[in-house]
Amino acid sequence: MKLGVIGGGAWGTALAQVAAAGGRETLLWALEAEVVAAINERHENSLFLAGVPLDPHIRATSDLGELDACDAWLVVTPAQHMRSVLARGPLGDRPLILCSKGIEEKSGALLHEVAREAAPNSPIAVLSGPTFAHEVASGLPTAVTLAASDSALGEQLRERIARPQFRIYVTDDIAGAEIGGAVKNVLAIACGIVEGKGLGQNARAALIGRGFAEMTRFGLAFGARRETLAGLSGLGDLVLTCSSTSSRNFSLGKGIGEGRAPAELLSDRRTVAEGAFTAPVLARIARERGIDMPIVQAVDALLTGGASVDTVLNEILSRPPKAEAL
Ligand SMILES: NC(=O)C1=CN([C@@H]2O[C@H](COP(=O)(O)OP(=O)(O)OC[C@H]3O[C@@H](n4cnc5c(N)ncnc54)[C@H](O)[C@@H]3O)[C@@H](O)[C@H]2O)C=CC1
Ligand SMILES: O=C(CO)COP(=O)(O)O
Repeated sequence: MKLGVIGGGAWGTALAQVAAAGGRETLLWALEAEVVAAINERHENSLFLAGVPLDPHIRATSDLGELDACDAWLVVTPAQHMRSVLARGPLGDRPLILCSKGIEEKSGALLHEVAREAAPNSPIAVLSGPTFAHEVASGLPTAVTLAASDSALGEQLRERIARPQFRIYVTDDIAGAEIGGAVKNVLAIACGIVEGKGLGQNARAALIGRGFAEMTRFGLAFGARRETLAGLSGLGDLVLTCSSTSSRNFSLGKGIGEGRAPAELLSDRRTVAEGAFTAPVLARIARERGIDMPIVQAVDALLTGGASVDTVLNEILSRPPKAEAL
């Protein structure tokens, strides 16, 4: 199975590295001409994944039409651009493996719903888990969830993509895999704020625990299964991104906690911190559906409502006591 990768950011490039392992030709579509040139000429993505030597079996292109030669696509654009990029591609009926993490802001759709509308004839799978791109691209081990409603497709993709260092667990819970990855980015911003504000390790762990309760409430309301939310794509990725400045979302939160303005931090960056786009739409859906998500609402208030960290913190800490159950 020849794999194409749509998106030449850090994660698309790392996935191309996995796909090319063992000498398998892999085609990567990138938006930026300089990324295409750097990969083809120097086997490096100096813009988004500098310092990692890439497999020479990866070839980059800026022509989406060339991806017609591939049997399946790993789709790795930022969540808000997935619909428009897919609309420009030669879709056909090839499987799409969605690897981005987010919710479409305008429509409130999960990414498999976006892909289903954009590519009605393509079977859809989702790949998600604790995967900092630079570690995966360097061959360090991790494990991920691959969700496909067609179990034969899930197995076929697992066989094609898995490596000893890239262990794949298969499920049919697409919504569960997507919701974990989308919600954890918002919670990572909150944990970064705790770090930047110097609130301590206890506060961060408490936030991970209560954040996971929010993720679970939201997931269950959308048909996700508890074991998926508690697995690699949910809790696994939540713990990773809430613990390290290697996470762009955590770093964004840290800057906010240190007193910098969210708009200034966001305008400075070339890389994507998906949580900043997911927070408003997630908060909106939670309000509409009556799902209690105080941490997500707090992040949204900071990012889009202009609230101060102290005000938001005060509100969170003065909530009435409640039972620990969901
Ligand atoms: N970096 C990581 O470690 C991981 C990232 N992801 C997810 O993968 C997705 C892509 O993130 P990264 O590869 O990290 O990106 P990145 O932050 O490294 O690079 C930004 C990407 O956005 C693209 N972009 C900017 N404007 C665009 C437009 N108008 N249309 C289409 N694309 C545009 C750029 O071409 C580039 O590929 C995100 O949803 C992210 O949450 C998932 C797992 C790990
Ligand atoms: O999703 C990721 C790791 O699994 C990457 O997290 P950030 O987007 O916060 O860097």
